[in-house]
Amino acid sequence: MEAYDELLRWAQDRGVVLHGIEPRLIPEKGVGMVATKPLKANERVLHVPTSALRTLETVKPKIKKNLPAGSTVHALLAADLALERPNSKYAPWTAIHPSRESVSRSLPLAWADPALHAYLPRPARTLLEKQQAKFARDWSAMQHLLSALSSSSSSKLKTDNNNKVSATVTQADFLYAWLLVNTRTFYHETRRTARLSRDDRMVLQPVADLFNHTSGDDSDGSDGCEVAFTPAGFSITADRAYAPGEEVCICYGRHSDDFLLVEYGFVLGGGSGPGARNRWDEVCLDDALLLNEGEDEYGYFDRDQREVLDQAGFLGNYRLDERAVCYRTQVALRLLVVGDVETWKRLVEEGEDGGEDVQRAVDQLLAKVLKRYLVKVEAIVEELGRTGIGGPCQREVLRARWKQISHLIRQTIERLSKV
Ligand SMILES: C[S@@+](CC[C@H](N)C(=O)[O-])C[C@H]1O[C@@H](n2cnc3c(N)ncnc32)[C@H](O)[C@@H]1O
Repeated sequence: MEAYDELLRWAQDRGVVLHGIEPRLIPEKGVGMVATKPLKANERVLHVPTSALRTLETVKPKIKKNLPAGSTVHALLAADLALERPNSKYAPWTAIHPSRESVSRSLPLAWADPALHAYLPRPARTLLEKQQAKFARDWSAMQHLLSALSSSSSSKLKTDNNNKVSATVTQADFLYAWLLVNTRTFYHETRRTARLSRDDRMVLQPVADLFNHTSGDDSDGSDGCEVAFTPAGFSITADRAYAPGEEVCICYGRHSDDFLLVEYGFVLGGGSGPGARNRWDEVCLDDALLLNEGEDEYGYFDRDQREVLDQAGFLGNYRLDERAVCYRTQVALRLLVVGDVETWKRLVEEGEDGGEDVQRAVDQLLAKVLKRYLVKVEAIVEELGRTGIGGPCQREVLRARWKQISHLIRQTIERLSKV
């Protein structure tokens, strides 16, 4: 634990106050925060003063000046990290970061074999494509910065043993820094960041970035510890009582496991025990309802029905969670049940469900759709057990994800059989 002791001393020097918690290794999560004494609900467990934050303002002027105008905060922070000297003032903090190997093993953007991306569920693939585009743009900004630095002889951003300037950052170096920023930043709204896009209002918080994620608890409705920001800094407050030895988590947001997998490199339902279930998880049904199937070219809807759905704003983005199937799915399935487009439009406009018989037929059709999709989902689980693509951890996390999907679908089929 030497590195953690060193980090705590370093944090204390910067005014970071930990109360009743400390970092510890947690199986399958890297480091996390654990209660060292009984904690009461609403007790403040961490305070990080504004002076200890790494924001757009703390990025080295040389980096700010040479990154192209309009570069994202994400790019600025990642460039700052990638160009950091090993003996920088942040060294005790960077020393506890997950290794490059563990980052590239867990985060799909860095997976060595992109062939495995084809096994991501559709929402995860869509998110990954957005991430790839963001990274490509930020990497191109970084290359601009590197060429500006190498042509400026006075650059002292990074010096080697002979004190020679070296601003060499490979794409892999930058990807590592970029993913550290992606997985460790907090939402930070200030007068300055309020002008930026929401997902670029980022701040790095040494020590606070050691909290792992929980989706909270249904029994008391808690959402993990509360994270609050004032001009004085960030404070994290216990959402409930904790016993010594218990992990203390925050909630990164009400995210599905597809989102957690792409943005953070894990799925919640993968393990067992408290906090393993993701109460915000959901399954996308677009592949179940809309995918071309060969014999029925347009999935369940023919070309005209797709057009009707599209015009009414109900084509795609169909979801289910452990409580219900979404309204969009219900509306779309009603078109198949009712048949007549005008009757369906009237129901949609008036927010009517068409009565008990229609609802029963919708439920029966949904059960049929889900049973058919379940066969596909289970084939993917099975294939992931057989294939040699990618590494075992990556296949395992994908398998865990598809098993969750299978579980949620089964649960829904069972619920529908009881109505
Ligand atoms: C903000 S950091 C939290 C500290 C991190 N565990 C560490 O070792 O530095 C976010 C990363 O922690 C891991 N993580 C957070 N919550 C997790 C959870 N509930 N299960 C598994 N891994 C988790 C993921 O690797 C994620 O990208």
